[in-house]
Amino acid sequence: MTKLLELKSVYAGYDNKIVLKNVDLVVKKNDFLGIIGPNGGGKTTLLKVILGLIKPIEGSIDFNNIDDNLIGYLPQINTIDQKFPISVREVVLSGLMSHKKLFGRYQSEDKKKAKELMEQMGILHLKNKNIGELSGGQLQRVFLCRAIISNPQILILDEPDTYVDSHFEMELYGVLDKLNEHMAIILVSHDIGTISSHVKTIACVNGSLCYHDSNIINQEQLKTYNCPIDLITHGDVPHRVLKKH
Ligand SMILES: Nc1ncnc2c1ncn2[C@@H]1O[C@H](COP(=O)(O)OP(=O)(O)OP(=O)(O)O)[C@@H](O)[C@H]1O
Repeated sequence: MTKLLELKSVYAGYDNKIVLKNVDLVVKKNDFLGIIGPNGGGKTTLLKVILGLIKPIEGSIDFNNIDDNLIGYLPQINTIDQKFPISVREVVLSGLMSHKKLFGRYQSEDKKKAKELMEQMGILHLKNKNIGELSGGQLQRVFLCRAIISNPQILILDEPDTYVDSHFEMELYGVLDKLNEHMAIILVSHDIGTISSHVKTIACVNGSLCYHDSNIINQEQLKTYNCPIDLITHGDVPHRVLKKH
C-alpha cells in the first residue's frame, strides 16, 4: 500500500530535552493508527514532528506521497483560545486557509462544503455563534469540521473524545470510519477501549515507539514495552490487562 509518510530514526524534543528517541514509523494510505502511552510519553510531540511544528534533532521525516503536506489536524481542545472573536462558520472555513493564496476568497463551493459538514456534525444552527459561547463537545465538532474541510490525505486527532458525550462518540467514530475509506487517520487517545474498538493498528509512545500491526495487544507484546498501561482488549483476549509494559 502507498506510503504517505515515514519517520526514520527520529530524535526530537525541546531545548536540551530529548523526548522522542529513535522513532521509526510508516503511515500508509487507509491506515487507522491509534497512539497510546503514558502522560508525558511524547504523543503530542510526535504529532508536532509529523505536522512539521518541531524539526527532528536527528533522523528524517519523508512525506513520500503527500501533496503540499496535506494534513488535517484536530488539536486538544483545551489548547484553543476560545476568547478569540471568531464565528463557528469562520473557524470551519479557516481549514481551507493554507490552500488559498494570500487573501484568497472563499468560493461558493467552499461555503457549500462547510455547510454540509456543519450539518453532518449537527452544528449548523451554531454557525454564527462565537466559539467562546460553545460547550467543549460543540467546539470539538467545529474543529473536526475544520480539520477535514480540505479533504486531507492524513487526518490527525489529538484526544478527540475528551469532551464528547457517548451519543456523539458513536457518531464521531462512524464519521471517522467513513473518512478512513479515503484518508489515513492517526488518533491519540487515553481511552484504550475506544482505541482498540476503532483503530486498525496501535503505536505506544513512551520516549521510544513500539508499533503493533493489529488493534489488539496481548501480554507477550506488552512485555516489549516499558510503560504501565491499563489495557482493555476486545475479542477472545482476556479482558483488562494491567501490566508493566
Ligand atoms: N513546549 C515544550 N517545551 C518544553 N518541554 C515540553 C514542551 N511540550 C512538552 N514538553 C515536555 O515533553 C514531554 C512530552 O510531552 P508531550 O506533550 O509530547 O506528552 P504526551 O504523551 O502528549 O502527554 P499527555 O498524555 O499528558 O498529553 C513532557 O515531559 C513535557 O513536559
